[in-house]
Amino acid sequence: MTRIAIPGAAGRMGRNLIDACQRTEGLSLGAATERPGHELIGSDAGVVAGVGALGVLIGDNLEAVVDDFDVLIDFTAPAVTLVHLDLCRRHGKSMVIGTTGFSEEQKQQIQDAAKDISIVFAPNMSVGVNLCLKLLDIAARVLGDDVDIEIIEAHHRHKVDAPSGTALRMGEVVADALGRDLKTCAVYGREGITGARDRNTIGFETIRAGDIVGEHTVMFAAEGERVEIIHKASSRMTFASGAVRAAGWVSGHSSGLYDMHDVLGL
Ligand SMILES: NC(=O)C1=CN([C@@H]2O[C@H](COP(=O)(O)OP(=O)(O)OC[C@H]3O[C@@H](n4cnc5c(N)ncnc54)[C@H](O)[C@@H]3O)[C@@H](O)[C@H]2O)C=CC1
Ligand SMILES: O=C(O)C1=N[C@H](C(=O)O)C[C@H](O)C1
Repeated sequence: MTRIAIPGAAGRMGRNLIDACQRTEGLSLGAATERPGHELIGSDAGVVAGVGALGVLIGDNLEAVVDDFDVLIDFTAPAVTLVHLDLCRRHGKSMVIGTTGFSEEQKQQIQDAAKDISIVFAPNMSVGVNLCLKLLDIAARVLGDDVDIEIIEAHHRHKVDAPSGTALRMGEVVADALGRDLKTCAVYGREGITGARDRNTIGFETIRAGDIVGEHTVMFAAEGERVEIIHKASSRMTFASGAVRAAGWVSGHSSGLYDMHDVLGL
């Protein structure tokens, strides 16, 4: 049995992760935490997630429950995830990291820790999005430099990072396929007298509204035709199911940095 720790247990993803974890054979919830001062500290994690009591109370100190888990699934916030990364590295625990919004320096810290522990790190754990990443590589290679490429993403009003981690990964896949560097060819939103479009750029547009779970469209637009690759998530359970699958997978792997393509065998 692989024992899972879920920080951010009362969050949008935390509740779905607890649900997915207790439904998955071979996994059990070993620990759950929330930020110090959170109103649900001391509550049963299963009750908070709506799946009935699991006998695991939400704590505020991960170090205190370090002997109760083998794999930590982290969907919180960059600074919080990095504190957990340090703890997991010191105690030899595997990690699944779904948090987005890391800086380049913060991503380097995750890469460094993967010398000592096994980590699955992906901005989107859904099978559909990871399939789309494959399709995007093919589309970019076929359509090449003859199209304008725009990436449009929409998420709920509470999301704090933009563009989404998924949109950025989609941009990286397309840029790599075309031999471009996303750092120099990305254009984030447009306003005013922008001039005509430069075909070598990759544009990003962000929508934040209501309760949208997560939608991504990549447009390859030529004169006379347009190809769009679209993914729409209608439930967070699609991310949670992927994350618990990754947790089962990573517990059997030696140190290293992996992504969902490794987990799914894509
Ligand atoms: N990779 C993927 O498939 C997906 C990634 N995400 C990412 O996951 C992250 C979280 O998203 P949501 O669940 O929507 O956010 P949320 O804000 O609902 O949940 C985060 C939770 O972390 C808790 N937290 C803060 N500090 C903490 C601490 N020190 N210890 C323990 N818990 C702490 C917060 O109180 C909150 O409950 C975001 O970065 C989001 O972009 C979200 C969905 C899918
Ligand atoms: O914050 C979210 O909700 C999501 N974040 C991820 C991202 O930034 O790509 C994945 C998903 O789209 C939901």
